[in-house]
Amino acid sequence: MATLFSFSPTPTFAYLSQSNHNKNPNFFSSTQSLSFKKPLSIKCFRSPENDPAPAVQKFWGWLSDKGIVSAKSPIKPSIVPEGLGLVAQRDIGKNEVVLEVPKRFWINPDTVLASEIGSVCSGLKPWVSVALFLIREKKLGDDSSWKPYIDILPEFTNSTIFWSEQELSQLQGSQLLNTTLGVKELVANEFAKLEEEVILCHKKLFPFPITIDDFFWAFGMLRSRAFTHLEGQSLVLIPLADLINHSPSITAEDFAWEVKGAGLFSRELLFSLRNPIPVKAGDQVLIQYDLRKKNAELALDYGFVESRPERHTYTLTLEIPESDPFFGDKLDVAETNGLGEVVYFDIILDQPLPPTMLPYLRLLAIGGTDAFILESIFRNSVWGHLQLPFSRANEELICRVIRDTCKSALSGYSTTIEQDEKLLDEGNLDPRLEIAVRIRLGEKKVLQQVDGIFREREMELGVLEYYQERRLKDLGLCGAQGEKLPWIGEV
Ligand SMILES: C[S@@+](CC[C@H](N)C(=O)[O-])C[C@H]1O[C@@H](n2cnc3c(N)ncnc32)[C@H](O)[C@@H]1O
Repeated sequence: MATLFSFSPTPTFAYLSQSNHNKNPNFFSSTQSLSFKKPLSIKCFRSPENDPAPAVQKFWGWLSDKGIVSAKSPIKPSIVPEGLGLVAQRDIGKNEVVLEVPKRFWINPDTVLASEIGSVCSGLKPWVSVALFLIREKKLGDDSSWKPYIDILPEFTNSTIFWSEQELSQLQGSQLLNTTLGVKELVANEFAKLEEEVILCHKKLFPFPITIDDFFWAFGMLRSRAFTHLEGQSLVLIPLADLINHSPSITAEDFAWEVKGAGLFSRELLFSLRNPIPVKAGDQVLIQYDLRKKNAELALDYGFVESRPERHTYTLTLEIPESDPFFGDKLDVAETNGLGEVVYFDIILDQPLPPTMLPYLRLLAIGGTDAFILESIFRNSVWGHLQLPFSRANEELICRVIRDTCKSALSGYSTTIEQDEKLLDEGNLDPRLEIAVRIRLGEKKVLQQVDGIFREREMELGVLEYYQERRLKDLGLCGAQGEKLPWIGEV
């Protein structure tokens, strides 16, 4: 039965596969809630010897010279617990525009194509070309026209892609560990290709060494700061706008930003950012990055997590094995009902199972005397029948396999739920350890919840109503309590 289905991580590589259909930027979306007890310290992002204050001053001067900001601007970049952020210069009302950045100051694949390295970047994936551009501008130092912006970028974030092996070991057994390792491998492969096909053959354009660490830095910057799918742009860095930090307690659904025309007589586009809640002078303007992201995605993209239950998920991957004697019929039923050979079910803490999970599980578990339901005459009705328990053997099988899988997944973590809760209660954890503890605790709670659901089901197997009884009732061949009427033989 081990091949009936499997749990496995499902990384969503927003830039890597371009499979992110979210029309929102990779990070900022609308809104949401929960208290993140200990904000990260600025030491986490920029090396202590590099005081960011002068760099921030220069960045501000650069933006002023370009006319993007002025003394009247409602916000100013400042040092805040999350690194750098945007601080209100005066009281700012809800929905007031706090900044506008014209398209000519955005960094996107078009910026790269129009640059000195454009001719060698045309065949690259959009994120790879922007990553290479960022690295080159950083290496150019004083010769880069983007220097004031590059200088305010952090050296790293707390994203799991920047964690040491020892830090990653705190995620042992978790789906996030697999996802992180998968992403790192993809980035490393992408770098090897880029090095061979572009960097090493154009020494004049890249006269300095470019290492895999540089590439991870650029990837981490894009992952945590780039807006994706913004008005047809695959990914865009918007200097100044990318200093906005996330607040878990902002939960309004409307977007905090828009792209609009610069005015009646201008064809230029502007990125415009609004303040989602009233803010007092001196406080930080914050937005909600994305209400739909799971904690694992927040940890991988930005290096923070939330404790709200909706952020805690576990992805159950179910698959119709090719070795199943009814593979073709099962696949047909699944596809007719909008599913496929492999289905990823995101199970959310404290929420019911996804509605199609039980019918899909029952479909996977069909075999033996139940297989008649896969015959073509039932094709239009089979999915309806699978919405309810089909046979005791079928329901028993799915309970057993799911419970075994939960137990096996739970045994892969190095700590228990109680140990993790104690660590969090004691507080004062290193930010990365706190992320690891919250992630593994959330995953384990979801697994425990799933195990509990199927444990209860297992106890009800004797009283559940199955297909044959429903059928007899429909035909009026059994009593209201499901008992067979004495004159009815086998149906
Ligand atoms: C778009 S950047 C915001 C600017 C950033 N703080 C900086 O110093 O450049 C996103 C990064 O800011 C930090 N950040 C934003 N909101 C945060 C929060 N609520 N808690 C912890 N870190 C946060 C994370 O490092 C994240 O990867």
